[in-house]
Amino acid sequence: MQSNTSTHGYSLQFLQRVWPFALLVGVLILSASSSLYLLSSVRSFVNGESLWSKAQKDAIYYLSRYADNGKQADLDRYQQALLVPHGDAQAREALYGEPVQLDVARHGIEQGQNHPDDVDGIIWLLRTFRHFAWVQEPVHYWKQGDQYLEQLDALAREIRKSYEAGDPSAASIATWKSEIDLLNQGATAVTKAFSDSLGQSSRKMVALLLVLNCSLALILMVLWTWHTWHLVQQREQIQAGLRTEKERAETTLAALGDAVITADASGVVNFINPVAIGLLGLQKHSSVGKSIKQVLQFYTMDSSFTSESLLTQLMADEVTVRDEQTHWVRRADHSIVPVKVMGSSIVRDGQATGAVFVLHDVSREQQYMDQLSWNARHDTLTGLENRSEFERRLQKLLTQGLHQVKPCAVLYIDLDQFKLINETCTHSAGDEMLREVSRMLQASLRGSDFLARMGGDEFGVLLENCPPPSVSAIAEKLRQAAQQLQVSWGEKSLRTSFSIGVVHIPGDASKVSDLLRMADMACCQAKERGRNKIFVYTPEDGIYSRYVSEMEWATRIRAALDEDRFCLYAQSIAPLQKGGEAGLHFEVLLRLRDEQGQILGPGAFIPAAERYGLMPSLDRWVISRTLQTLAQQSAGSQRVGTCAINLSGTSLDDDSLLEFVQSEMQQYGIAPHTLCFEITETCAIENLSNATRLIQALRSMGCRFALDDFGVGMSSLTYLKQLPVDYLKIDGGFVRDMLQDAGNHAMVEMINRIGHILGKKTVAEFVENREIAETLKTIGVDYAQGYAVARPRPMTADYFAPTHENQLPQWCDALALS
Ligand SMILES: Nc1nc2c(ncn2[C@@H]2O[C@H](COP(=O)(O)OP(=O)(O)OP(=O)(O)O)[C@@H](O)[C@H]2O)c(=O)[nH]1
Repeated sequence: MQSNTSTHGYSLQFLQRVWPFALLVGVLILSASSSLYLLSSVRSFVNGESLWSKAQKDAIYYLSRYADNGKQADLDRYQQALLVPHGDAQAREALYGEPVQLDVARHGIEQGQNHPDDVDGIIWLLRTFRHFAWVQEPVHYWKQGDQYLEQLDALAREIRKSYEAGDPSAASIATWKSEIDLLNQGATAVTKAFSDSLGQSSRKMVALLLVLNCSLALILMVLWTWHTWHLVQQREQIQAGLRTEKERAETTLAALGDAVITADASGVVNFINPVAIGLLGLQKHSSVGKSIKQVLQFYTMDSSFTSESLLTQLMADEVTVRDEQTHWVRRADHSIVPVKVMGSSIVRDGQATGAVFVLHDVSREQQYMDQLSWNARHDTLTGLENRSEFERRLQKLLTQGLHQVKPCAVLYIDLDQFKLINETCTHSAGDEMLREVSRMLQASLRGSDFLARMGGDEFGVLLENCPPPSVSAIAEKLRQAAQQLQVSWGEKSLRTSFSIGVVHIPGDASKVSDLLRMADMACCQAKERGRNKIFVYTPEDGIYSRYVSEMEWATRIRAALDEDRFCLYAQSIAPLQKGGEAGLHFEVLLRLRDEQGQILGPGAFIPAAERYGLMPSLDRWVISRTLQTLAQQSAGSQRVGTCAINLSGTSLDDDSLLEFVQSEMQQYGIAPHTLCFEITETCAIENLSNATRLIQALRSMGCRFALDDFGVGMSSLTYLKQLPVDYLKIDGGFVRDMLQDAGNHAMVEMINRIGHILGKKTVAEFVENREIAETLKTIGVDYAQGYAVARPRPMTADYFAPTHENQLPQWCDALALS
């Protein structure tokens, strides 16, 4: 069907191109044959005229002889001669008379001794051009000539009559002869004129036909030239269009990111784009003309998959072959490249005449996939395997039961105080430390040990076939190596230490999560025991049950928050020095009313809340409830001088805490200067930059800040200058037995002095008797908090009432005034 349509199209195009030439040739043939016919007719007419003229002469001659001798034979010859002009005259009358009598005319012309083949031409000429001067003029002389013949014939009749009547006189004969002479002269002149005119007409005709034919030829030549020029133009345009198309196609193919090779049906390469040249590592243009087998070689296990088989497949029946599989092609330098292959046959007139091969280089994708798969298994910072890979490896060990036949262990390593490096020397320094630690760990372990970064500053080591003494030796080696590790960071030298949790994998262990939890708990124990320690997990330690208990506690804390079973207590603080701030000073303390209504102190639930990330919620609850309680106090209540609220370390990382405190203060209309937030000294140092930022922000609002449990970490003195706090709360551990322990006494004195030097007020905790308070007063401590001053009491409206039992002991006032 398609081929019919295209044949029809081609015929149409052929006709469109050829018809002007056919027309041209037709016109030329018509013109030539018309001219020839006209000339032939003219020639016949001229011939007829000469016959006519000869017959006329003959008639005159024989009449002249007859006039001389009166012989019948001459009269007959005269009459015979006269038949020609008579026939001609008859034909003329039949043609120019009305109606036209063609048969009579034909007969007359034939009688004029014209060849029968010329008859039609003469008739056509006389009739067709009867109005033309070149015909009218000869005809005019012809008619004149006929008039002479009529006169001659009349003379002939007279001569005949005379001879029939007897011999005429010589005078009559002489008269006749002179009459014949006269007629001869007249007829000769007319005949000459007829002949001349006809000759002129025929010459004119020849000239005219020449001009006509030349003009026609010229016109046709011009037309032909124009048409040919037009065709050439069209051809040029088509060729230019084809060239443009070809260039466009080649540019497109060249610009394609994929390699393209085309081959003809016999497998000879006839096009190859630059990407293909680059991909296959070929010489430019060297591949065109080579066989596809030479140019495109697949490197595959499946020997049936070749460029030739692909070509055969495309030539046979399939128009397109798209293979989603990745194949490998061999480059000229024998290296291989992964590609996706697409083949397409080139079809012309329903026949496959070649094929296009498109190769999509998937090395990038392959690399990307490899990278993704690597990333899924590794930690990008250190290049070590990640937690999930560690778990997979441990699971494999448990599944294979290796731990049942050979001693195996897990080490859980956590860097000590790593946050400090981040905060004091930037995150990049932290990163560098992690990389160095990774290198050091790798270098210190045996080749068979498996090391992974578990996340943050935690690393895991899986020791296979490692008896407990070797495990301890390795752990100790690592601990010591960490201590010796020094990482240069600009001017600084960064140092660290490891807390290492060890779990000897028991033979009955089956769960990865249990083992990792045990290792983590062991590591926490190492931290709790002062860091830079190794703690080996044993079931007898009870840390696992503690862990389970903390998990239960986390659930109970969430339930208590939901059921509003937390409550606030307040413990009053007494000024010890003269001129101390007026008003009620107290610290807010959190308590939990358990399911049985029993009030529990923070020691029961805070560790679990810290481990399970519940502290920020508890802090917010405390802030909100405290501010609400303060707002509810009546005008008669005691004036609040300082309300101290504890903040946990995790809240320091809570970016939205500041906003929360602001909105709560606004909601309850609490003056900022009444609030003093307490953070423990260790929390503040561990989160130095966050702590500093939060302290500055809250102080700028008017709130105050206290460092709680101050003095526990002596390194904190270094950072004290950076922390813009208002109060130092001397750790109760120094205060409680300062009367018995001179060292603690000295510590209290020193902290108080340093605090005062730095412009901070001091508060002593754990003041359990009057004597301690008096000693503190002597030392210069500003405030005292403890059972001797006041026990914590529920922070209800009663607490604020100006009642007797709410007053501080009288000795406190006396002491302050002394
Ligand atoms: N530079 C850097 N820091 C990280 C990266 N991942 C986690 N951290 C930080 O590592 C710190 C881990 O802190 P913790 O282990 O909780 O605390 P620590 O300061 O090491 O204190 P202890 O573990 O109690 O001795 C956090 O401050 C994280 O923000 C990391 O890839 N690069």
